Amino acid sequence: MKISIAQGHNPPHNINGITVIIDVIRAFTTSHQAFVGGLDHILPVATAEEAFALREHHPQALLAGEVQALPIKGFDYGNSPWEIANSDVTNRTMILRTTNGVTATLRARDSREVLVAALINAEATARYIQEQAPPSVVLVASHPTGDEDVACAEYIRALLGGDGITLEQAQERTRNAFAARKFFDGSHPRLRPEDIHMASSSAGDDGLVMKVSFEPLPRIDKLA
Ligand SMILES: O=C(O)[C@H](CS(=O)(=O)O)OP(=O)(O)O
Ligand SMILES: [Mg+2]
Repeated sequence: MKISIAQGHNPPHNINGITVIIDVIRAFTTSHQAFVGGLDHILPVATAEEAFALREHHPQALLAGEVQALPIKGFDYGNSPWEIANSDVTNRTMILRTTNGVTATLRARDSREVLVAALINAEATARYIQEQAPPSVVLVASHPTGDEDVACAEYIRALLGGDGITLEQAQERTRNAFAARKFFDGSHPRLRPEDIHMASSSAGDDGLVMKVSFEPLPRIDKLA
């Protein structure tokens, strides 16, 4: 199994392999928390305008996400795992807009299979990849310059038997990441330290694998 790490919003072609889009702060930590809370599925979109337009067709859908990390006016939630953990999303659909993880996911079509991951479900994701035994795995750290997603990629690579780091090292790099700072400086009431606590946590064996499909619309489902 060839394992490579890429970074940014434009995943490389991986037509015969599994591509994992990683977003620790916070998109796929938020997504995982939603599935833990009973969410049915996620519809990722590129812009807030697309989210509002899609809700016309899915009037019961919840809108979640951010622009420049801040909640979007008219959305139900920010891109906040803490807000989701403190809400009832049972059996709902979530339309999600975020800067890095969602953007990269929407551009990852040239792969046999696309997964989304964060530290919270790194072990479950690695276990699934080992079971599928693809010829190649591309781990995409979606933040173009941040360290948190690269650390998660290096941890998953280690879990797959390659070079990498420990969970504790990945957790430390997440807490110390540049993107984490704004959650501790009181810059905005809805940028809470709890989000980073959740982003640097691991569900271990209880993690959920999150898989992307693209037809008829991009959507993220948890694997049973
Ligand atoms: O909402 C977030 O935390 C981030 C924006 S930033 O990297 O913190 O500025 O968006 P995401 O797409 O979840 O990386
Ligand atoms: Mg991020």
